Amino acid sequence: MTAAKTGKPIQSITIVGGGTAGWMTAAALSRLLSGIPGLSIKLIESEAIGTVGVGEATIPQINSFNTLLGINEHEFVRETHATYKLGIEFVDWTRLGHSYVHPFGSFGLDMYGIEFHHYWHRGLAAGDSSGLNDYSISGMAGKLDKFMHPQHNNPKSALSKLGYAFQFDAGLYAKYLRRMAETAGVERIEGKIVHVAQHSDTGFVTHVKLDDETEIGGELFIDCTGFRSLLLGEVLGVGFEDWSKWLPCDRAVAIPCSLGGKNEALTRSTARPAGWQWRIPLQHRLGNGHVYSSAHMSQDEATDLLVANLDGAPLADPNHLRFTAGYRHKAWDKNVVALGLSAGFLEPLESTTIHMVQTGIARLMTFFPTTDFSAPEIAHFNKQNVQDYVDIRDFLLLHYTATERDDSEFWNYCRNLEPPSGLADKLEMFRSSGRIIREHNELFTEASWLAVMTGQGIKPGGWNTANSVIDDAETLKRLAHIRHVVSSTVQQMPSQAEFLAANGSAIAAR
Ligand SMILES: Cc1cc2nc3c(=O)[nH]c(=O)nc-3n(C[C@H](O)[C@H](O)[C@H](O)COP(=O)(O)OP(=O)(O)OC[C@H]3O[C@@H](n4cnc5c(N)ncnc54)[C@H](O)[C@@H]3O)c2cc1C
Repeated sequence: MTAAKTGKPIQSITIVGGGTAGWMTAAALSRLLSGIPGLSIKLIESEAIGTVGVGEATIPQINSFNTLLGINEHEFVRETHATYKLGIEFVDWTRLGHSYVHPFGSFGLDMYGIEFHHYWHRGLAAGDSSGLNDYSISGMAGKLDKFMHPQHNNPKSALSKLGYAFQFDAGLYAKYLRRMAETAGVERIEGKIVHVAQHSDTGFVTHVKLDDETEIGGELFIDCTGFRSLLLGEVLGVGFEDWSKWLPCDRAVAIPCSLGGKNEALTRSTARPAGWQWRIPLQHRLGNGHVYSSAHMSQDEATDLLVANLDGAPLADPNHLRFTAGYRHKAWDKNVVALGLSAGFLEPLESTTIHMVQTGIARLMTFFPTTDFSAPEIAHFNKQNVQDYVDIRDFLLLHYTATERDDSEFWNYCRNLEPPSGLADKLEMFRSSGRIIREHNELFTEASWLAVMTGQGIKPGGWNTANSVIDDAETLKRLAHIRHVVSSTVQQMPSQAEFLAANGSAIAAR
């Protein structure tokens, strides 16, 4: 019998960067790799450089990350001043004056093995006039700012269909994770990296040098340096795939403000003439930002538009950010793995970037290297990573291309974009038969595609006629019953404020 070819275990990991990505990585690796004897994990960050300081809305998958880290949800919510998020409300995206919700969780009830929306579409043709959100427990509760936990182990309950995520203060989140990571033994080093040294033969990074001359080595380096991509982009020279042609927004301005306006357990995205504005309710303030295309709007115009549309008083000066949509061709090269903005960025329309950090960490665990750094495994890691970006890009593009808006040059550009093949296939299938195709375990579910295709005004070409096991009259009766169950369940749910107070996770009366 021959021994498995596994190489030597990694003994030292150096994480470069202490933004959300750096501390998520530190907290996760210190817990998940605690079984490797003698493993040292260091994190270098520079207060002088700082972090992007935005990134406050998440998607439900963050619950798996928190569970993996053994995080107590109520403590986490309190410490990060978080609120519960049940979906995203899109205002003025389809046309001015129109809005819809992309809720988490799922819609209605699948029957006889056929997805719910085929019954809904049939019902509409038979005279029903209900909206899709009437069948979503998350969507309805989100609009009314209500919350309670889902009951996944009770499939008969409408609450089994509820999905939720969080909206939190990015700075407090990084601090919370930092405490966890340091308690688990991660060593934090303050300093600015001024030089990165490589092995003369292999090109592997051997150590980094700080501005005080300290040298820090490592066998595995995690690049969490944000948009700069110091190790992967600058030192290893890994190229960037520029997707601005698909996603032309390349700037953002962010301004937090005091609480105000209507309480909803939803992130709101309002389309503007050259981009869109986010509104993220936290317990103590609102996070706001305006994402825009600099080819279509100046920084001053974008800032004025944001300031004019705040629901409360500004709490800080505008934070201006620049970015390019796209990704690094390889997120892992030699002994450097990039996580977070250093690996790529697609605008935060569906709150996917923190999720990409989480996915990167999970994927790193799956392909965790030994000192051999196996090339086929690294290639696989990179292939899967690129596919994630493609999937997310297509979903984001759906919002931009399926619009009736023709009131600005920006919207005319977006409306006329030729969809890439994956998105084109999905649109064609839905337009011809009402079917939704989801491949290779892509991030967004059928329910998400249904919500946004419907919300953006795409009409299904029909429905799956295998649902004719019940007739039209019975279909209408069942649809009415589902709506009744959803709305009566939502009526009985506590308000978000009551839920937070009852669980000791409120920071103050809201
Ligand atoms: C406008 C905008 C809105 C966003 N909204 C959302 C959202 O709602 N939801 C979501 O999921 N994501 C969102 N994101 C993404 C989210 O902000 C990032 O995914 C997240 O903050 C991770 O950033 P990061 O840690 O990769 O980079 P950064 O926060 O930039 O951190 C970089 C770190 O590297 C360090 N560093 C850099 N160079 C050096 C050096 N030479 N020496 C030492 N240290 C160095 C810095 O000090 C810092 O600690 C948004 C992003 C933008 C731009």
